[in-house]
Amino acid sequence: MKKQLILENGAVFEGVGFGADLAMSGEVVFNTGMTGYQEILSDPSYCAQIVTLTYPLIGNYGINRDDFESISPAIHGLIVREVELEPSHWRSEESLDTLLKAKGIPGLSGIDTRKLTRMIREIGTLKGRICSMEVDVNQVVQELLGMPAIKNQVETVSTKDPYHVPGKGDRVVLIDCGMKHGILLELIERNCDVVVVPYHTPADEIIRLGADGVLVSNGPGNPEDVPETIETVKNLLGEVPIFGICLGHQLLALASGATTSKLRFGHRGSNHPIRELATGAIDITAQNHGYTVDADSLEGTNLKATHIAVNDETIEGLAHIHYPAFSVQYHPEASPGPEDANHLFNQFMNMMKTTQAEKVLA
Ligand SMILES: NC(=O)CC[C@H](N)C(=O)O
Repeated sequence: MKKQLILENGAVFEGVGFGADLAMSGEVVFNTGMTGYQEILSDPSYCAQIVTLTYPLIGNYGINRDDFESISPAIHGLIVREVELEPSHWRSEESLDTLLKAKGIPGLSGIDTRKLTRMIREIGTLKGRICSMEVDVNQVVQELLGMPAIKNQVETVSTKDPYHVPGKGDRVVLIDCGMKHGILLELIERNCDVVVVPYHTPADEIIRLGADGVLVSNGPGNPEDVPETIETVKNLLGEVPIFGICLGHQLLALASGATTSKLRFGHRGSNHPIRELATGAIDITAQNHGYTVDADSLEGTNLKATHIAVNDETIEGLAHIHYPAFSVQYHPEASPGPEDANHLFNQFMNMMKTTQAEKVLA
């Protein structure tokens, strides 16, 4: 069935619908990864966004539950050049089309994804709607222009109740702002005793849980929209080792008095080089973010930049000068993408050990 993508600047892309037969709006962003469509569409950080994949053939290896980063995808649409309706892979359980139908997410294929991506790169991310051919385009444009920014994405995707994933090692309290399963798996692999808690859990509750360390997860939306988590991180600083990933990194910055702002079109892909400032070492990293920590806002805070993006020199890593706390804007768990930065989980484990040893000596 013919469907279209209408953008707030009046641009229209006509294509063929797949997935759910629904009209949905969202911020249109692009991801340049050549593989990993399952992890991308199920990453809760994309909540309420319409994701364009620049790799032209999507769906060819189907869908399997193990590669999912959350139980239910929170994206508002998927845009591809060509969708494969008959996947072929030994792990495939169903097709992308069937999954999107079941999850109520519209897909749009057959559009010029390069043209759309170039437009977003030039203008910045745009609000858009995937809808039928029957609508009045001008009216949809007006509705998109008047659409208020969504502010409750973290609440939508965070766990409603705490849960325990037992392990024999250190107790890590994982603040779930829209956590990718890959992060939990990295902690499980290191034998951590994990308690996953909702984004609004106060610091004293986390201390009461006996946290040896706190991991603040990735998550959707503007980091300024979760003052509860910023307050929690502020109160945890110096009390317990902290590791922030992506949104968690931005929240560590805000909790320390730095500021964040929105990038024109963000970083979303699996091949973003970052430089460690202390050594000059480069890691190729998976990224998915639209906001960044403002470099000039670090002055006067107790944070220092540890990593920067090679492409645009934005801040990619932070460390606290006095307390055991550090964070990265990229995804050390990959899922999908290169595993160059996986060592950061070991750094977190070592930080917990060192803090415990210091406590014994004190
Ligand atoms: N993956 C993430 O955690 C993204 C963080 C934040 N929502 C951003 O877009 O910048």
